Amino acid sequence: MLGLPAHVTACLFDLDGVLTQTARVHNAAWTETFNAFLRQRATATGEPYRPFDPGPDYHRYVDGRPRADGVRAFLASRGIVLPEGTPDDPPDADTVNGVGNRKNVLLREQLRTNGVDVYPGSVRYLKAATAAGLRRAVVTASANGPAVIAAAGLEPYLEARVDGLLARAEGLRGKPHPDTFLAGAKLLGVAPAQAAVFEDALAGVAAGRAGGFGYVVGVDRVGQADELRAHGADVVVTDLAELLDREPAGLGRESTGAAGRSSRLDRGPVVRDRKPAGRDREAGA
Ligand SMILES: O=P(O)(O)OC[C@H]1O[C@@H](O)[C@H](O)[C@@H](O)[C@@H]1O
Repeated sequence: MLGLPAHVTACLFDLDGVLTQTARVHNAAWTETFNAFLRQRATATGEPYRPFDPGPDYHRYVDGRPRADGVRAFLASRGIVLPEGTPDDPPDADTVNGVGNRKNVLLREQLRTNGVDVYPGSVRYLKAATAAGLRRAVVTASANGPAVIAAAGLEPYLEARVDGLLARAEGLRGKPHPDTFLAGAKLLGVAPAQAAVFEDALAGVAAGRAGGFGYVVGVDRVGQADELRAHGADVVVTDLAELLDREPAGLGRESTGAAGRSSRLDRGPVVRDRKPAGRDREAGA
């Protein structure tokens, strides 16, 4: 059903980059924050200034992860260790949390000024999943998740939400750990094997794989289909609407002329099933 294997009865959607076009807003805020930090540090230490790369640096170290985890992981990649601080550190504190809070000021400004754009194909998919009786939850690392969901008008289609605030309150580890997706499945009352994970982040598809979920859909918004597959996606699409007209997953066929393909990302064959070693896939229904 809806391009998913027959055993899937629930959908766990990531938010930023899957349902809403906010991954790029996060990325821009991180780029500005890290570059200001790195510039200042270069001046102080006399070391060369090497800016944050919104391509590989964002996707490897920051995308999909909780705010503080992203700061820590990126700075570690540059050999920089800051004191942890606490979540209520002021935005000018040179701590992991302070740097994260600087980015949050920029992000909120952007969201306030420009609002939130959805992906029309994702809204179509959400509506179809609702009509088909699939259970639906959103699972995001973002503490701004509730505001983004509300601004996007997606509340009516989502039965449960796991966000950065809940994760912190309950001590859930962020993606690539599977904890938040497992919490989403639990809220919907389904076993992980019955749930499909929809993710655009490398850390997110890895979390889907680590949690033993029934199907992992990689959503490729930036041309990283191979990396999504390598990190755990069973199938990669560039837009969720591609799944709407597909035969049930698990037939092992390739499809190229997918409906609703994003013209921005039109790069030839975009939907490929992957048969992961050691994973038993149903033949569809
Ligand atoms: O800073 P927030 O809003 O809590 O978001 C945490 C993370 O949320 C994820 O959804 C984004 O991919 C990351 O870029 C972001 O850092």
